[in-house]
Amino acid sequence: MLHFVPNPVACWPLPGPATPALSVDGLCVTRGGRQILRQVSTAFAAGVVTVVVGPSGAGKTTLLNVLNGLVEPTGGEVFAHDFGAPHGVDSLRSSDSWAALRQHTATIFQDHALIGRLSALDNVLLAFAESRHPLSPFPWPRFAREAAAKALADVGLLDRAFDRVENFSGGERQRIGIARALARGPRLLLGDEPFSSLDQPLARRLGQDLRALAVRDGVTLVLVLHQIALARALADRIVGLNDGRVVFDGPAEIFDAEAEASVFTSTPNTKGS
Ligand SMILES: Nc1ncnc2c1ncn2[C@@H]1O[C@H](COP(=O)(O)OP(=O)(O)OP(=O)(O)O)[C@@H](O)[C@H]1O
Repeated sequence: MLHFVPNPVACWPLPGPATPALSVDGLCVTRGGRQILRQVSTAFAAGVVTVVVGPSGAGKTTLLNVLNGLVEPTGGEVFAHDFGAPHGVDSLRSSDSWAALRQHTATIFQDHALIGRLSALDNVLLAFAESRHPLSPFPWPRFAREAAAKALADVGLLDRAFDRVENFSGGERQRIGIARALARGPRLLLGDEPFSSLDQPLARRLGQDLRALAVRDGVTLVLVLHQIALARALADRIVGLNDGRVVFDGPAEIFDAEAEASVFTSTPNTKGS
């Protein structure tokens, strides 16, 4: 299902000169006889912040989980254009292709996905689990320790690096989850409600930090957000889902009240580019 395309193909209108890093075409996901994603086609560009919005149950998390390989589509295709994999057409449908994409991908999960009895630092270090067995008695490599410490500093928690995660608040845990996602310097960063446990000013500040990182380092950033004001503030591009269909796909500037209503109404009504 995953296709590496050596030359970027502009298959969907993206802001400015952007070309897609990742795109999906006619994506369908069916679970238990129910269609969760219906013919979803869109694209995500490097250095561009795409925010996915929509009512509860619209399929936002499912779309994100297709992009990080956790959910296998029942139909349609996923194309990776810009992850340095020199794959030919023959290898495009292999699990190796997904593994190559995953090497460059990090996800900030809604439930944080942390281990409570481990310290904040050890949780962030799990981002480097392939470089050392988590139960190994030997220290983590220096590059991993430095990257993990920097990521904790970036979210303002370096002074609590050795505290157990079970002693942190929900918002602090969310920041540790963000640090773990950032530690490896991903080229595709996916966030499923990454700021839901944070107060508004902190959500906005961390959101702007992620946005600055995406623009500076050319990271493909895809966020699922419930807070529409925050979505407008952070997004270059908004993808609106309703009942598994794309009902809005366009620049954040044209996501006006009418467009918002079309996404959150029960009768999908396509608008945008
Ligand atoms: N494995 C599954 N089996 C059956 N139904 C599923 C499965 N996973 C998700 N669903 C259903 O698919 C629909 C979309 O789920 P999804 O989590 O993608 O929506 P969402 O837009 O992220 O919702 P929310 O904003 O509430 O998190 C929901 O109705 C959910 O119950």
